[in-house]
Amino acid sequence: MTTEQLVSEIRKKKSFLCIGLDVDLNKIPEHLLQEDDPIFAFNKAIIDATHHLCVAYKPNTAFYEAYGIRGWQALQKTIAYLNENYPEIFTIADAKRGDIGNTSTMYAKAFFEDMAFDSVTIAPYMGKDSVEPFLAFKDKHTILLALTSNQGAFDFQTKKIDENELYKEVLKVSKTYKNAENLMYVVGATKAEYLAEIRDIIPESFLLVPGVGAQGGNLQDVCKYGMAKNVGLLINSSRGIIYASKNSDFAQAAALKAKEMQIDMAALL
Ligand SMILES: O=C(O)c1cc(=O)[nH]c(=O)n1[C@@H]1O[C@H](COP(=O)(O)O)[C@@H](O)[C@H]1O
Repeated sequence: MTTEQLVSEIRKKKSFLCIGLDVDLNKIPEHLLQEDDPIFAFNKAIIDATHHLCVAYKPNTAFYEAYGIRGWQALQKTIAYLNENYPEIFTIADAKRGDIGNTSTMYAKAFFEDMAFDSVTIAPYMGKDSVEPFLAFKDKHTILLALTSNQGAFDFQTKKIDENELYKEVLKVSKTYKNAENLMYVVGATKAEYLAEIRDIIPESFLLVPGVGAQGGNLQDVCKYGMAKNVGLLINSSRGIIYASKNSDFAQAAALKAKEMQIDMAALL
């Protein structure tokens, strides 16, 4: 999917919501555990109930890898279901990969070719030759971790090297990579006060912003400092939406939570 298609979908739905499909078998309604594939059954119900309220879904691969081959199959079925039924939805494989060049190429093939995700999250630590293999894929997006939502972000990301904090170096240096137009960045909603300076460096790039809801980030603050002319924001909520209820009404409860966020977003556009 192109960035222009994503922006047009945001304008049409008046939503820049990304729903995180972080499925934990201990948290889903018990009746689904009788299904052949409980993870896919859960995802399908959530997607069918919420697709008109969001523009993106982000399965975090950890939640699938934890269940071995069954988990990986559920992930494949989920992305195939999205691509077949809701091609207008932007899909994010939250895998946080990145390795030497030839290995990165194989990761890119796994997520962009085999599973046909629109984007994948990547750790920038190994630098240019670990990121550029992902950028080589046309109309696919590489979402680089810049300033993450967790407390550990202060261990390295905000430390100065020469003049700049490390996360600013990530933004500045990655802009010089080949096919840099395919870059997006992760900035945690818990770090909204950093967004104005981030926008000085990358005025138009899309930001994936996790950390609202369960982690305490605030939608209004993120938009105040982070919204760009092309909106430029995908705000993710995982637990706050998908675990709104553990009963048979779980999908409707998720849709209600998503609707609340969509209404707040429409007011900010
Ligand atoms: O890359 C991410 O998506 C990510 C980056 C970050 O800085 N913080 C962060 O929480 N995430 C992911 O975003 C999701 C947040 O989930 P909730 O806190 O349940 O909304 C999880 O899948 C995290 O792994």
